[in-house]
Parts: sequence; structure tokens; C-alpha cells
Amino acid sequence: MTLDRFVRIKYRSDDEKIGELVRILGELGLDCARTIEEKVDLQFDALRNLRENLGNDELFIKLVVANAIVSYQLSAKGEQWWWEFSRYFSANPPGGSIAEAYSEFLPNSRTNRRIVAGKIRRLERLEPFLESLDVAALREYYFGGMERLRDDLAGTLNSKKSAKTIVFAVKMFGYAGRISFGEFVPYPMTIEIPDDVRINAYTKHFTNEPPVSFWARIAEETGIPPLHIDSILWPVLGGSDEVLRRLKDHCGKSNAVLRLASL
Ligand SMILES: Nc1nc2[nH]c(O)nc2c(=O)[nH]1
Repeated sequence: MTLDRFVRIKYRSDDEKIGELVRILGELGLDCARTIEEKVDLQFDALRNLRENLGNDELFIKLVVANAIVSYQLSAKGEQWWWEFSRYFSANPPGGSIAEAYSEFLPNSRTNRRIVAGKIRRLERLEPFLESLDVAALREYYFGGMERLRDDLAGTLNSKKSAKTIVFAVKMFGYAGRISFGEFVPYPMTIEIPDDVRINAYTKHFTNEPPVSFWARIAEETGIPPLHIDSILWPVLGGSDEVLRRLKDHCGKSNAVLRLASL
């Protein structure tokens, strides 16, 4: 247990910069987050590609959740990992156990090479939960409140509800649900930002407060849920030329997004 539950910690914060951050995010809004998710984020394209090739929405959505659960300590950029995942399972759709399929995939992966045994154990733990779900149950998680999926994943894996892989699995489930069910459902305000390396380093430009609580407050101030703030920031913070080109081509507010990234 940490002391900050009992003691109010005074964090360093650059209030002028935070004011500018809130102003730009307010200007961008949820519409811009959605545009970036669907037209700029290379991860969304990787999922669309896999869904087309599999032709099986239940398997597609389950694979996406499983992949997010092992998306940590990557050996390459996240975008490369999601494309490797998409290509591999397009060519090798699992006939049975997802954990067994990963025990073939991960040892030969170029972009996710660390802690392979631990990641497969996590998938073995996840498998009974995924097996218990059909498309109707997945649809209910999508339209009926993605917090329930967050809670059930955290319970299954004995993780904190705010753990990076748990909230990230909900983000990617939201992408997969949107692709499969053909409707946009905004992420709930109560699901935290995934605290990965990019978001962690960027947060330090504003404060030494932990990213999860900092971005929860910025979300309340701007009315943009934390997972959608993640969608605005994460692709552009990766700095790939392809992302910057897509941003200019598809987002009318690309200059504001770039200003945000350079704060
Ligand atoms: N915060 C985020 N972390 C990520 N890791 C990964 O592979 N993708 C993401 C992402 O979209 N956001």
C-alpha cells in the first residue's frame, strides 16, 4: 500500500502548459479523436486487415483482446507489433486454443520477443474467460458498457483495473467492436489512460504526477474520455512519417495536434 492514499502529495506542475493543453484538446474534441483512430492510427488498419482476412468476428475480437493483454515490453514500435499480429493470424488462423496459437507465434515474433513464457501463461489464464464468450456477449460488452469488460478482465487476470494492459485491451476491443459491429461507441470516462512509455514521457512535460490521475483530471476538464485522449496523442508521439502524412491528409486540425505533441 502506498502513502499517497493517506497523504496529499504536492506534485510539480507547469500550469501555463497545462492550460494550453486543455485549450487545444478542447478545440480538437471527440470528433478529432475519432478521425485519428479510424484514419491515422496504423493499429486500426491492422485490425481492419485481420477482420477482413479472418471472416469470423468472434475469433477476430477475441484475438484482439488476447493480443492487447501481451502488448508490453515490446521489441519494436507498437504499430509494427500490431501489423505483425495482423499478418500472422491472417495467414495462420487458430483452429482451437488461442494460448496454443501464441506459443507458436511469440517465440518467432520479431516485434514481441521478451518474457515470452510469462506472456503465454497470461494467455492461458485468459483463455477460459474468452472461451465463455460468444458474439452476443462481446456485443453486450461493446454496446452495454465497456467498464464491465475492464472489470472482468482485471478479475480474470488478478490485475488492477487501471493496469496498462487491462485498459489497453478495452481500447483495442473498442476498435475491434467498431469494426465488427459498424457503430461508434465512445469510451467511458471512467476507464483510465494506458500508462505506456510514450504517454509516461509526454506526461513529464507537464507534471511529475502519475499519468493515470493526471489524465483523468484533464479528461474531466475537456470532456474527452482518457482512452480517446490516448488516441489523439499516442500515434503522433510515435513520430512515424506515415502517421504524420495521414494526419495532414485526414485531419482538418492537424496543426493543433502537432502543437499539442510539441508542448
Ligand atoms: N497508450 C498506448 N499504448 C500502446 N501500446 C500499444 O502497442 N499501442 C498503444 C496505444 O494505442 N496507446
